[in-house]
Amino acid sequence: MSSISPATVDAAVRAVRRAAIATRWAQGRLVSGNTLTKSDDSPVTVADFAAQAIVCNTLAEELGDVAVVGEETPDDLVDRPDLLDGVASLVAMGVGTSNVTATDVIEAVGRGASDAPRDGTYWTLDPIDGTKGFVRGDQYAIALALIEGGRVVFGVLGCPNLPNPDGTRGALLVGSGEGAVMYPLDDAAGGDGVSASEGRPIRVDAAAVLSEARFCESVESGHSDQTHSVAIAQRLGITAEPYRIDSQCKYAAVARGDASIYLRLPTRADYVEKIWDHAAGKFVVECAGGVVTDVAGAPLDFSHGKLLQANRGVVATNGRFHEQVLDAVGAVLDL
Ligand SMILES: Nc1ncnc2c1ncn2[C@@H]1O[C@H](COP(=O)(O)O)[C@@H](OP(=O)(O)O)[C@H]1O
Ligand SMILES: [Mg+2]
Ligand SMILES: [Mg+2]
Ligand SMILES: [Mg+2]
Repeated sequence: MSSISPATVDAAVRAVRRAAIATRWAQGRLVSGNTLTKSDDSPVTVADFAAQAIVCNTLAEELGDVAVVGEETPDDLVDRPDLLDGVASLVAMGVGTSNVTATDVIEAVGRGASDAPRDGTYWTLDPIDGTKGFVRGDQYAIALALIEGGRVVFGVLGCPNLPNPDGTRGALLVGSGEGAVMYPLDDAAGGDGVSASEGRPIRVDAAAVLSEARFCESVESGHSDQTHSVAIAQRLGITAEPYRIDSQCKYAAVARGDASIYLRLPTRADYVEKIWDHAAGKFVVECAGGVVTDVAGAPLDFSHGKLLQANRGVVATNGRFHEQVLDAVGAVLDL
C-alpha cells in the first residue's frame, strides 16, 4: 500500500471539515430555489454544489492540480443565477473569503468533473452523500477518497450530525494504511487541518455472535430493500431493530462500532452503484478492522471508472461473521 503524505492527509481533512461546517450551517436554512431535481430525478441543493467547490478549491490550493471525480457537474448550474448566488455565499463562508463570483463557482465545481481513468490516480468526492437526508434535516456525509490504480488508498468521511456517545454531534473519520482515526468535527483549538486536534483510533465492534449484532441500512426504501433486510436479520437471529440512517454515516457507524453490519440490498436489477457513494466509507471500515463486499461476497471493484460495474449492493460487517451474513443474504435474495 502506498503511504499517504501528511500534507495530503491534512489537505483532505481540511477540505472535508470546511465543507462539513458550511453545509451544516446551510441545513435547515434552505429556501425555495435552493434545490433542484437533476435529470435522473434525484435532488441536489446549493449545499451539494458548495461542498464540491470548497473541497476542490482546498485540494487545489494545497496539493496543486489534482484530478477529482465528483458527483456534481457545473452544467446543472448554468443559467441558474438564483442557485449560483446561494452557492457563492456558502463557498465564501466555507473558505473564509468575501468575494466569490458565479464564474468562480462554475470553475470550482468544474474542478470536480475529471474522468476516472482505469489505472489513474484521482480523488473521488460525494460532496453531500444522502442529499435526501440532508433536506429532511437528518444525516448526511461528505465523502472524499483517493483511488490509485483501481484501489482505494485513503478515505475521509465528514459526518456533521452523527450523534456521539457523549451527547455531542459530528465526527470526522479518516482511514489510512495506518488504521482508522476519528476527530471531532469542531476542533477545540480552532484549526481545521488534521494536526490541530488529537485523533482517537476507532475499531469495529467486538460482537462475536449474531444475536448481539445490530444492522444498519438506508432510510430510503428506494435505495435499499428493507423487506429483504428484515428477512435476513430474522434468519440470522438478530433481534435489535434496524438502525436506519442516511448516507455513508452507515459505514461510519460500522467503523466505530455503533452497528455491526451494513446491508445495502439492490432494489432494481439495473441500478449500478457509484464510486463516490462507497470509496471513502468502505476504506474507513476496512481500516477499522471490518470487511466489505458486495451481496455476492465479491470485493468492491474500483477499477471500472465511475461505476461499481462488477458489483451489486453492499455488505459490510465487523468481520467476525461476514460469511454467515453473506450466506443469509444469498439465501434470501436467491443468489
Ligand atoms: N436505486 C438506488 N439504489 C441504491 N442507491 C441509490 C439509488 N438511487 C440513488 N442511490 C444513491 O443513494 C445515495 C444515498 O444513499 P443512502 O440512501 O444510503 O443515504 C445517493 O447519494 P446522494 O445522496 O449523494 O445522491 C444515490 O447516489
Ligand atoms: Mg446525488
Ligand atoms: Mg451519494
Ligand atoms: Mg451526493
